Amino acid sequence: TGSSRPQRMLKAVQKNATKGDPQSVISAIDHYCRHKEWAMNVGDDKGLILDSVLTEVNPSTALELGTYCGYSTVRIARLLSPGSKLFTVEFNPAFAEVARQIIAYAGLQDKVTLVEGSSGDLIPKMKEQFGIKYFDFVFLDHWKDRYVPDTKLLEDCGLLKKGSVLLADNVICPGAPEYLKYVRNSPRYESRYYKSNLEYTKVEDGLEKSVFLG
Ligand SMILES: CCCNc1ncnc2c1ncn2[C@@H]1O[C@H](/C=C/CNC(=O)c2cc(-c3ccc(F)cc3)cc(O)c2O)[C@H](C)[C@H]1O
Ligand SMILES: [Mg+2]
Repeated sequence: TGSSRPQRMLKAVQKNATKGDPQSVISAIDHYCRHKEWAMNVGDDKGLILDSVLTEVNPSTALELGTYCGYSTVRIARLLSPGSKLFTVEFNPAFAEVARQIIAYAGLQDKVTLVEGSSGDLIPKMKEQFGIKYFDFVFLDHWKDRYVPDTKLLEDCGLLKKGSVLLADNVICPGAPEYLKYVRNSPRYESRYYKSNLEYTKVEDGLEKSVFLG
């Protein structure tokens, strides 16, 4: 059987990026997805917003839900301060395997722990299994109908503290209407929408940043 889209994306990284250079990995993926095959990475437009929010929060412990090929994993991990960690959750083994290789190619494997499995199963185990107290930053980019249940799970597991920041991709396209209602109507969050474009297109999309108030 032929290669998959993620495998072709990995090939493009190995061909066009410089080992150990995260920015070149990001550029290689963006170029491939813009000119060869579209893929559902957060992309370069929304990626700049992700970069600026991440830099502002400067998390010690970050969580990503939905690794896919590891594009946003590399974007986040490359900006972490020394000693800070990113946990990323992916339940599809084939995607996890490609992501591991892309993260390693960028030289960021020491900052990233890729946990294979479903967020619903793994979130309740984070404290005991990885000795995590809180997540200062959470990037939500998995199935859009799972944003609300997993946010509630993070709250119930005591993994958010006052000031923790949630950043959700695709709140317009494909859309996460229940999530927007949840964070915008809850007294426990201060929310703000960052308008942008759906990756590699002119279609509107955006990120919702929600600060947990405790
Ligand atoms: C029940 C398990 C939940 N827990 C889970 N636990 C662990 N891993 C999980 C869980 N749920 C999902 N995953 C993994 O995360 C990834 C899933 C990512 C999903 N992303 C989109 O669907 C999307 C679509 C478009 C789009 C826009 C316009 C179009 F025309 C077409 C597509 C754009 C975008 O930026 C998008 O992020 C990965 C594929 C999948 O294996
Ligand atoms: Mg997305």
